[in-house]
Amino acid sequence: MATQTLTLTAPAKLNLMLRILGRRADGYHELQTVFQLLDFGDSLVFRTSDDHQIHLHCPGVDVSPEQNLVYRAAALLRQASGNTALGAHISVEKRLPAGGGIGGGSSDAATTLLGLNQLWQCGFDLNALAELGRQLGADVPVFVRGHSAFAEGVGERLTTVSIEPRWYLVLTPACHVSTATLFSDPRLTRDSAAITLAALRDRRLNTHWLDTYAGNDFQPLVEDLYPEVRQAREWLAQHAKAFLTGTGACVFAGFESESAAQAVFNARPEGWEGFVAKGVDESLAHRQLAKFAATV
Ligand SMILES: C[C@](O)(CO)[C@H](O)COP(=O)(O)OP(=O)(O)OC[C@H]1O[C@@H](n2ccc(N)nc2=O)[C@H](O)[C@@H]1O
Ligand SMILES: Nc1ncnc2c1ncn2[C@@H]1O[C@H](COP(=O)(O)OP(=O)(O)OP(=O)(O)O)[C@@H](O)[C@H]1O
Repeated sequence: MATQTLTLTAPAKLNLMLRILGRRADGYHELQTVFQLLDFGDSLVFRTSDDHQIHLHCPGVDVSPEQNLVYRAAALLRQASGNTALGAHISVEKRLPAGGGIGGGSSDAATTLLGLNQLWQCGFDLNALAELGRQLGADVPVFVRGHSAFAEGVGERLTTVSIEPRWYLVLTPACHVSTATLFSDPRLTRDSAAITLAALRDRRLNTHWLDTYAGNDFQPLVEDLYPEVRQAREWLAQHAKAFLTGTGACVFAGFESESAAQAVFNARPEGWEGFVAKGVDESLAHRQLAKFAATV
């Protein structure tokens, strides 16, 4: 196989609303959430390798290479393909903080499945890749499918939605929240009412819909445990409606224009980190993949 190079963006996501409906017998939680993809993310470069090994360069992630979700996704895909001779060099430039609730690790994993499925010519369709992704984490399938979505079940039942485009200011407080620890905290509220499908109507979520259903059941608990998250969200709330994403630590607010989001970002207290990005219905990785596939 000739050596090929493919560069993909692993986009961030925001949970524009998140309700926890209950806990299943296996400990996992039933929830409802809206995944908004952003036009900002990590950058992954894939190259085929003849030595049958998976080589990973991913500075800035606090786990061993073998535990890195990129490596695990590559190994899982290779195993599913049945071809142990496949090899790759993967280089990751992290822009999304780990444990931030913006899906950095999950998006990297999904993008690896998409990228290597193309380079290795495995021929899996999106359903098969999403099923593999599910084994790596609840948030991986939405990135595999690559479209903004309303999610139910444990996060795997996805309904594609179209979300009124907005610009988001995301603040990334410097603390790492463990998703598993939060889900197992006895203080977590687990009895929110479900949104009915009728509320989704034509599957177009406009600002009115988002204003009606916004909110995140993790927010009170996370803010009690991590005062810096409350501080960031309360600061942002002086300028616009502000919420926690996922299990945090990131908080965000939506704006009608890039300049409005940027103006608030520029006014943030010294030393605070974050970024401004546009909400998009379609993942950048899918667009890049389609372009690449058209050239080979
Ligand atoms: C909170 C969200 O970020 C919303 O997007 C996701 O539901 C979490 O997705 P994720 O980070 O991919 O989570 P996973 O890596 O699959 O699971 C981490 C841990 O969170 C708990 N977990 C996760 C998802 C879910 N619906 N119920 C759970 O109870 C489980 O204890 C699990 O061991
Ligand atoms: N490539 C990777 N990038 C980031 N984190 C990784 C990666 N591989 C493994 N991890 C581990 O996975 C954990 C969770 O990563 P991730 O960024 O997906 O969580 P998150 O930001 O809380 O998002 P969410 O819970 O919304 O999926 C991190 O704490 C990190 O130790």
